[in-house]
Amino acid sequence: MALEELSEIAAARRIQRLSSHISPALTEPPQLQTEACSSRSRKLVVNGQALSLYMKGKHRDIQEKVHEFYNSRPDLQTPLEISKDDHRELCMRQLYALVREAGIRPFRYVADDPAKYFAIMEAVGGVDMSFGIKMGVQYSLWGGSVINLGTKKHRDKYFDGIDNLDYLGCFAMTELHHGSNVQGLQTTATFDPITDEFIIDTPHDGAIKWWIGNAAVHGKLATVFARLILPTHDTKGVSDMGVHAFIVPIRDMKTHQTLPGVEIQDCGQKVGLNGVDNGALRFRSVRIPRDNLLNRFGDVSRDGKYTSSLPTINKRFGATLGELVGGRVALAYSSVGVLKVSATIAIRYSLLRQQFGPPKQPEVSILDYQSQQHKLMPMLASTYAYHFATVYLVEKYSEMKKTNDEQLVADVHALSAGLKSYITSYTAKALSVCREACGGHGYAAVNRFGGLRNDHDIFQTFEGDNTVLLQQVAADLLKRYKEKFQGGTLTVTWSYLRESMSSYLAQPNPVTARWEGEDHLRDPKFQLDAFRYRTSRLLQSVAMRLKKHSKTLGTFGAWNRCLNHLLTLAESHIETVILAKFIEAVRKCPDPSARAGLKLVCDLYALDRIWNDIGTYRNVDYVAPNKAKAIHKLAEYLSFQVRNVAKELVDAFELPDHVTRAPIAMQADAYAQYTQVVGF
Ligand SMILES: Cc1cc2nc3c(=O)[nH]c(=O)nc-3n(C[C@H](O)[C@H](O)[C@H](O)COP(=O)(O)OP(=O)(O)OC[C@H]3O[C@@H](n4cnc5c(N)ncnc54)[C@H](O)[C@@H]3O)c2cc1C
Repeated sequence: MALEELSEIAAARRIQRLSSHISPALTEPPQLQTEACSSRSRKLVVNGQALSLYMKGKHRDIQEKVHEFYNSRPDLQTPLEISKDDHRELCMRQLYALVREAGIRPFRYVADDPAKYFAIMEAVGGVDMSFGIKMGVQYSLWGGSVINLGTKKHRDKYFDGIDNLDYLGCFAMTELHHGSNVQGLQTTATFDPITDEFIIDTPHDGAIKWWIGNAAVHGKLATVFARLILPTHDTKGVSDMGVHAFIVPIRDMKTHQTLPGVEIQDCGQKVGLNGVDNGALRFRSVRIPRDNLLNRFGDVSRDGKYTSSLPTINKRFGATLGELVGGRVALAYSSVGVLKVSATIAIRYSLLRQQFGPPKQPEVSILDYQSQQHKLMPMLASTYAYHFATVYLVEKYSEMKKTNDEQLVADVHALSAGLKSYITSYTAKALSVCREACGGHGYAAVNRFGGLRNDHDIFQTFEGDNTVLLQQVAADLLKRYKEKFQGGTLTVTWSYLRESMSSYLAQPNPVTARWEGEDHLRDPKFQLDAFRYRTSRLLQSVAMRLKKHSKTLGTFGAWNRCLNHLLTLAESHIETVILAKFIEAVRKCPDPSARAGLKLVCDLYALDRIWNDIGTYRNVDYVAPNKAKAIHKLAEYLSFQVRNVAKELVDAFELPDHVTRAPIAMQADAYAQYTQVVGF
């Protein structure tokens, strides 16, 4: 790249950065921007009602029912200041009320209608995120493990008690020494053929089950993940069959006393989610009947023989963990819900708030500043992008649950890992941006960013650490890449690699690399090609690097040497899938005015991402300097256009004031409501 080309990009970046630091009064007044842009197009009109109708999931009714129920019950609303212990009790009461008073029974949907279950979870999380997670522990984790890893006998015995909350339970996988590395778990379940029981043991303190939701106070039973140890008649005396799941009672059903051999401690105050009672469990020779092995993927007979339809420990382990992807789908979906709330608060307030203005003229709304648009408009576009991506994920997950199709299982596994990590990482950062975008008032707890940020932060870690999950996406891509060259098939989400790989192998076209017209840059084909090109290139190059390094470093060392490259690949792929789904959603939108609004945010999402990674495109001359500049200018202009319809776009999320709850974001008399809250 020529030096002057590089400096042009750097200058553009500098201007972009500087514009957020210099006094707003010195920047170009908003009306000038309007004039500058008016020659390009008229102001877009978005039919908000048609857009919200299109966005509305088929389970919107049950979400409204949840919100209305808790809105009518001040005794079930979480106050701003509450102790850990009171919060835990309140969350428990919130959950009992959902099931026993509002008559909503989420458990039956876990298997039969997952889309409805995820919709309930999002709505419940909107009441209090601790409540959402408490519900998730009970139904997706504890309940899900029983119905997905167990067989009919377990379903018959436990379903009703889990559903009606008589059997409050835990999902006890993580240990003090092992979280992400589940295969390294140390808790043991040794079969005793004389009594026909398993003996559950914590062999050392590193194997204490840690962070277990529902364990500190409310849980009566737990699905405990432990190594299955069988006696053998050889010299070794025992055989380790790998990690399996067992139902272990931890407290007495009637007295709620901790059972003999079980020791429970409280994990204590957390950074957020203090309504969830996370605890630690230690087992000393706790005996459970053989029937308590969740035996869908592996069983032990009365005489101690092991049987399984799956041939290896690795396959059984994969199948066991594969059944747990529902939790990741729930987190990705709920994270978009948090992002919607947060972006809505920040944007509604930014429309209301006025600071500075041209001399002798009224002050302007802070959303008229280019810097504020830069902070919030790509975020609004991303929220729409993630909405459609997670709707797609839920559809695929539901289909997978019905069909058990092998390819779909693999596809959903990688997609849920990728979307969970990509979206939760984005939302975690966005929450800080929103706080800062609302200035001092964003720091008041009542305006919610602090609470949302603290509660949501751990979404990046539980149900699989994001960095670890992205590696699963990269590994999956590499596997498919290898299969492609061996003539294998590619599943729907990955099929683009077939076409783009051949175009990658050709040099970028020097003519199209210079095209800079708005029509071209807003053409979905250009955008998708650019995303796909980047992913294909990353895939091809990392595959070569891994091959090279594995000769000297071995597989593990080579993987680590290329780790950042692999993570970039995974993120690039997920961004590509998100864009493809967004483009499809725009195309399918029946109302022309709503479609135009969606097309605008879709273009902003695509161009903002390309600009963020412009160095990569420039390095290989996929984009010439003039085109890079045009992309930057257009992304800024689109942010400005989105600002003009920002109200309609956030209104289409249909988040009423009793859901957003931040006084600064109320749709009427926000300042008055805010002053009232502090006592005026
Ligand atoms: C509030 C809360 C609730 C929870 N609830 C439950 C529950 O109900 N049941 C349950 O079983 N567990 C639960 N957990 C545990 C949770 O699932 C684990 O914390 C999570 O799986 C991450 O494991 P870890 O904490 O051991 O992190 P680690 O694996 O130790 O990760 C620490 C850091 O190391 C990095 N790292 C680790 N491995 C790699 C690698 N291969 N490559 C690159 N980087 C790596 C990670 O990216 C991370 O930055 C909960 C945790 C919390 C905090």
